[in-house]
Amino acid sequence: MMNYSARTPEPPDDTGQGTAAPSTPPDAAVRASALTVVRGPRTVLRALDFAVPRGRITGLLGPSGCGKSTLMRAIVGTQAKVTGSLDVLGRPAGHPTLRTRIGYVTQAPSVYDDLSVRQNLDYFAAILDPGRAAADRRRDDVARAIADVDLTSHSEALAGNLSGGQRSRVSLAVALLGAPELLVLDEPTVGLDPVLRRDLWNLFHEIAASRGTTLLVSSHVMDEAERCHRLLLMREGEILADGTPDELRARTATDTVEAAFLHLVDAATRATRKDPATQATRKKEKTR
Ligand SMILES: Nc1ncnc2c1ncn2[C@@H]1O[C@H](COP(=O)(O)OP(=O)(O)OP(=O)(O)O)[C@@H](O)[C@H]1O
Repeated sequence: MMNYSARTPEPPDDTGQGTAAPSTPPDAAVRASALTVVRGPRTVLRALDFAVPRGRITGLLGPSGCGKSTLMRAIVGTQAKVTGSLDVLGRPAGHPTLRTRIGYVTQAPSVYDDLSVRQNLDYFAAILDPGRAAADRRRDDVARAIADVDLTSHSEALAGNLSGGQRSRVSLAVALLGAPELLVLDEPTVGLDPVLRRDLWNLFHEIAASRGTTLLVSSHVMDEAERCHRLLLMREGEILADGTPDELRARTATDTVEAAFLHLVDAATRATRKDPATQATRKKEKTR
């Protein structure tokens, strides 16, 4: 059993010396059982069972269209037609008390182009923590969130005049307001250059280590998987594998998470081909 309470800022080592057996997080921020989501005519998530450990970075990885965003939407409570059980920070997903405890960044940066960076943050801070009495706290919170994403020197710049990467960081700063216990980040590094990607991943580790925040980060870039404490590998609405990068490499006797993923995809494809019931369901859904 891995010790998930030990918080270290570094990503896991790359030795491949982990145990082959999957570990189960004892203290979960998110716990799902038989989680199923239907969108339109399609079952997009199929009976998922998994847990996301507290205070760690869990990577949600899989090809485009496998259901990563849908799963994140279910966790933050914005997805319809969710069945099964889904607990988030000890409450059912979507519970009103979770609103201020979760930070969520979608793939489209949610910033107002005609406001400056600081004004964007001020606006969202006022919604999160309203009232005159909270003005000092809001000012400190806004300054901290802007500094966290390294945009202090651009505080007064209009969001509409920022680069794509800078706008993404404004969105992340909004999600950091109020120091949420759970940060759900949907492909936060898409379109960023390698230096910014590295800096953002360092920031994620710093947030997890210094504040005990749980991060769930989606990506379809496999090299980012190596930076996570734990991984949920997805394919076609199912969890293909769940474990630390070391565990996944050891389980598949491979050297990289990418090779482990391909190994698991091939094994799952072979298993699907042999199962006529699964084949029939998939065929039916594709023709709808
Ligand atoms: N509004 C919708 N109605 C019906 N089906 C949808 C809807 N939105 C997404 N889907 C389908 O749900 C499946 C999962 O989509 P989702 O956006 O969760 O995937 P993803 O893994 O996040 O993809 P990407 O990496 O490209 O963002 C896809 O097959 C998609 O076509």
